Amino acid sequence: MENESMDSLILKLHDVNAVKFGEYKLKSGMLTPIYIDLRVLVSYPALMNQVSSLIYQRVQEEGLQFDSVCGVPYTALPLATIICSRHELPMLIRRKEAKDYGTKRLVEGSFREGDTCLIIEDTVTSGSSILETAEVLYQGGLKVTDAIVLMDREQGGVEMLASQGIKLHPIISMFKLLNVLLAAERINAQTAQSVRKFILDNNTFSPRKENGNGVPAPKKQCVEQELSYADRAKLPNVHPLATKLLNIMEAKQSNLCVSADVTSSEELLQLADSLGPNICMLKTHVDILKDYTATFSQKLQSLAEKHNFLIFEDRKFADIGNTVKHQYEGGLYQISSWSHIVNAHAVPGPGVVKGLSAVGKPLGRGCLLIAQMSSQGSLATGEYTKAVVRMSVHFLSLYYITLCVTHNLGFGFTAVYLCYLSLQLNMAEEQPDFVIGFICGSKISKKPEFIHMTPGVQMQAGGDALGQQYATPEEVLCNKGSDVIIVGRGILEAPDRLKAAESYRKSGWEAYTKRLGRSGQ
Ligand SMILES: O=c1ccn([C@@H]2O[C@H](COP(=O)(O)O)[C@@H](O)[C@H]2O)c(=O)[nH]1
Repeated sequence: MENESMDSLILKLHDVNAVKFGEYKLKSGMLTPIYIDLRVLVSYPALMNQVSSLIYQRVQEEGLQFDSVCGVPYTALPLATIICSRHELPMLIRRKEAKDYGTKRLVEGSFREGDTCLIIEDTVTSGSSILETAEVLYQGGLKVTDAIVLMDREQGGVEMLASQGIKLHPIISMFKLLNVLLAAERINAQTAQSVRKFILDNNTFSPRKENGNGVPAPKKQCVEQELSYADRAKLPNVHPLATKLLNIMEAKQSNLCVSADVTSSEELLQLADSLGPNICMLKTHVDILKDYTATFSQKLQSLAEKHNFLIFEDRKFADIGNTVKHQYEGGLYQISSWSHIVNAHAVPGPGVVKGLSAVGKPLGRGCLLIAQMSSQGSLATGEYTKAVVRMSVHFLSLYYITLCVTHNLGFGFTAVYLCYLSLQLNMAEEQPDFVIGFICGSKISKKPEFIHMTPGVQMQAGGDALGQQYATPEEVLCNKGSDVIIVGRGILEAPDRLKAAESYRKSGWEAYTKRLGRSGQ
């Protein structure tokens, strides 16, 4: 379905009060801040027809094969009836209770043993209603392989039904609904965020902890238990910008940085506005814009404030301190005036950070050192990567000393650090509080103060024709222990960028929660 018509349907559902915000009880007894009440549809025939057409369209798109259709009673019953009547499909009715007279059947309609029945449902939370209907159909000798649902609350229904051999095809997802209502100013950012948090915190599906033979399933390989983003934000010696980023990530449940590699300012601003609610950071290559103006950077800053994300100009500074100072502050782009974060190669030595810091530190900016690259054959590996980490640890140590001295705290610690620096590193002149982390493929420093950001991420591992190499969000965040995924073409080249961004956000957050061991699964 076209994005526009999906958006207009969501707004119509909101108009007729089929989407309610407040405190409601679900079938399971769980209290929810959002309630989808599609029972009201029967009073709006045009909307009823629109929804039915949409469901049938999805059936065709998926190429589903079946002998009959059954709507889950009661709300989906009229939907199934309209579809079956309009397209002359055989329909079955599942009774909630058997009659105590006549045929006493639980499934009404004609069918043969072994026939396949397609289930239609209005809203799914855990998937239990669909499963109940499927179980009644199984008792009658029918098979169920697929189900279609208009509204998926994204609380584990897809996974639960998949574990029972039923593929669920959702049409509208909860996160899509929230994004459309937010963009249309039907709800505010706080409401959207609290509903998102509720949905993510209340996944109803727990896969069996064992395989069919009672043997425990192998544990997914993840890095060791560690601090959450929120806990790391509270550490005493974290750079304020890293604190801000970690807090944004926790609040928006997003570790997604979109790489906005487009060549027109208008398109970039449009991306920032539409994907803003889903991301913690927007990465730019300002020098690929064909029409950069100072107004563009002002508008980008306003959008970063509006949607609460940081801007990262991927400038990859790599010259002597004096030159990078000019490149960062001046020229056409005046990067330091609008970008919260920049990055630098460590090849020139500490001078590059010192030069950048002279400009960025007074403005509260931060810098990521490029310790590894995602491209095939990169030379930033092994000893080079370790040297970059050592350089960053040095900068962090200096920051810690500054904190101790300025707050007149822990003089003993300060002395020990000073000795360590002068003996081991002998670079005590550098500016301290500027390096906030790394561009890397995996976690390369155990210091929780540092942010690890990884480019080369797509839903499927692979690469492009020019040497880019991709790993999945799960691999990067859960197995490799990085903090932020940077995704460019995985989103930019998707037919629906917003939908793609949302699914990267969701995968990224799930991989992170799995790593922390606090997932509902
Ligand atoms: O090692 C690196 C460092 C930076 N990048 C940048 O990230 C994006 C990736 O874009 P995709 O479309 O997702 O491949 C791009 O801006 C690169 O310049 C990187 O890929 N690898």
